[in-house]
Amino acid sequence: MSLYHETAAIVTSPSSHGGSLKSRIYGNKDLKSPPAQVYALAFESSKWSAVLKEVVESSQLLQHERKLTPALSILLVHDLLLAKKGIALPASHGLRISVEKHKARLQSEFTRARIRRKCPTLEALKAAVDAQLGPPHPRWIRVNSLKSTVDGQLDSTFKGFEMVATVQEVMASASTGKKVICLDAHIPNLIAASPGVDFTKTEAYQAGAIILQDKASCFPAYLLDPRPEHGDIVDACSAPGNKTTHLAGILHERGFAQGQRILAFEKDKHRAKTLEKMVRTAGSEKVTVIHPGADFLKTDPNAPEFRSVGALLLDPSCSGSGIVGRDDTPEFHLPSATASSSSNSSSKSSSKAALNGAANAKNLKRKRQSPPPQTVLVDDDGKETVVSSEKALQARLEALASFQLKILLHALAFSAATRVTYSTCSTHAAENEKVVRRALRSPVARSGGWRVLRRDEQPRGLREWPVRGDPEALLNDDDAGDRNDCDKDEVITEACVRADREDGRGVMGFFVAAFVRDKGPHCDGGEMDDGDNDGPYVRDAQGRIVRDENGIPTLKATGRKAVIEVETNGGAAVELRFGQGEDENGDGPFERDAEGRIVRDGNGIPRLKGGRLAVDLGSEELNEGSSEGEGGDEDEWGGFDD
Ligand SMILES: C[S@@+](CC[C@H](N)C(=O)[O-])C[C@H]1O[C@@H](n2cnc3c(N)ncnc32)[C@H](O)[C@@H]1O
Repeated sequence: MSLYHETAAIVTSPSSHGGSLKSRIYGNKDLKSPPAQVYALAFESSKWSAVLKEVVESSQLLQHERKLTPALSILLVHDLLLAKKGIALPASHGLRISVEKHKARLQSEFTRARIRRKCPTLEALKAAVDAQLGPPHPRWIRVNSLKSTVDGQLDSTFKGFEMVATVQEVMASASTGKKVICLDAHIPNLIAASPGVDFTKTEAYQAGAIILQDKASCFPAYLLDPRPEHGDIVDACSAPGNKTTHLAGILHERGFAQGQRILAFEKDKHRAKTLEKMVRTAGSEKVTVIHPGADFLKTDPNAPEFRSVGALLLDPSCSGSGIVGRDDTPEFHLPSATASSSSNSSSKSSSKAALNGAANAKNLKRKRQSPPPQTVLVDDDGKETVVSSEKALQARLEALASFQLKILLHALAFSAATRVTYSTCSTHAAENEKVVRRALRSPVARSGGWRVLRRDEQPRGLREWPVRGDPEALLNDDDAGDRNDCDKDEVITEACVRADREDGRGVMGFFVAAFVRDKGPHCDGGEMDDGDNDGPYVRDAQGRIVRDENGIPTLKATGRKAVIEVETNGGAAVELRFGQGEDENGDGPFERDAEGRIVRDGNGIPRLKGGRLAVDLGSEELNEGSSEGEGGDEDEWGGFDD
């Protein structure tokens, strides 16, 4: 079968059968033609098909050439009019002859289609056709600080590129053909270069000095902000390794602490090989311990080997709905085999009319027989799931969200950790803001003293990044529940960082949020864990908190009952039982400064509202008002579904 027949079969098969255009072509083992050639022809012809449909119909090609199918006519006319080398068939081939003999007529109909679109030149028409695809994305290049510097790269790889001030100018260079770059304003060591420039053949790329990584995908490691004092850093879902190597680059610039390592987990053995290769190429193999084929969920957060894990980056599998290039193939418009030259006169009035032109009887019949519309969800790690209804889509998202929540809560259980980032390349709130809030409301987060890293606390670039969480996402959510000042919806929304692939900033769709816990009383009023990592209270042999007949636990540190004793103005101590600390503002019993931080005296003792000092504070449960949920155990949270 010729290139044209094989491509025609692909562009006319329902896109729901087999995923994206790329995966359908590259995954088709029966293809005789080179997949790259089939893909280029399918993509380019689809892009031009609205114009070519007009040309084929106006020239009445299908009426003259009965053996041509509508799909073949578009593919052949595309190559005849637009491909540098014309139709890729021998000159004597019947298909080629059947189209070439109408060349003059086709050419003049093509010119008319261009003029109808008010494009003075072919170049202008090409730009208009490209514009249908949306703004071209820049090439994002992260300079790997383990191997190079931005200055070094400007003098080598980017020599000859013109420096411009904004990403928008870089994107605009697609239509001028100029090679330009700009230094990113938010992420250090990141460069945006003209769309379409291929860096994979450069020495810098092959040596690991530069890494092709979308700007948004650089957010998590930058937001995690790993430091020497964090000890070991876990990358829980690592392959192919963009973020693992980014973590290494950041720590290299800051100086690794003695013995500090990056622990990279990857469940899929095959993908772990790609990770190993990337880590080696980036020059970070000495500081990275790869766990190939290891399921992060099976790790024991309290195991001695993880005692010094201070920060974790979580970038779990997701629906991948934010990835650029997925489902971006333009629709393939088929010409009508019965359209007459005169019946086309109405469609000549606008390109839109051509897009929406009446389908022929064959098309109508096919439509009537076609199965209900389906969507193929292709996870970011390549797994495909066919969903044929809105209900099925919601069910799939809920399953992903359950897995994402489970893995996030697992990370929050690492006893020495004080910082965790959670990210997806999904645009769905179910996988993003909702997972963050469900995590914040979990016993694990509450007993552990976790809260979101507020926008004002984030590294400068992300503090200034304008695209934040979706405020609608948390409205009418079943998980609304109770709240304290650390997880108010407005605070969560502002803390969440989003990237929108269609807003002209040249990034992929992405989401990230960070969780932190501070030393000292938490939002729930609890103290950080002590040396045993099992909280501040005396526990029995089964690990349950020991309480008196009133349900009041005893503090390990003092051996005294964990009550709040407050100094009243009169000097007499007053006892405050658990759950009595909340006030009408719902932000706990302590005085707070303008930034919402708890005000303390010189000894770190928090000040109660009204100016009194809170002494012997040790309540994990100030805001809980009951003895339930003390364990913060995952089993109690339940409902997980991987
Ligand atoms: C979104 S990709 C990670 C991309 C990677 N962080 C990067 O920036 O290059 C998710 C990865 O997590 C892996 N994964 C999923 N569940 C896992 C688990 N329980 N433990 C370890 N890896 C897991 C998948 O195999 C996949 O390679």
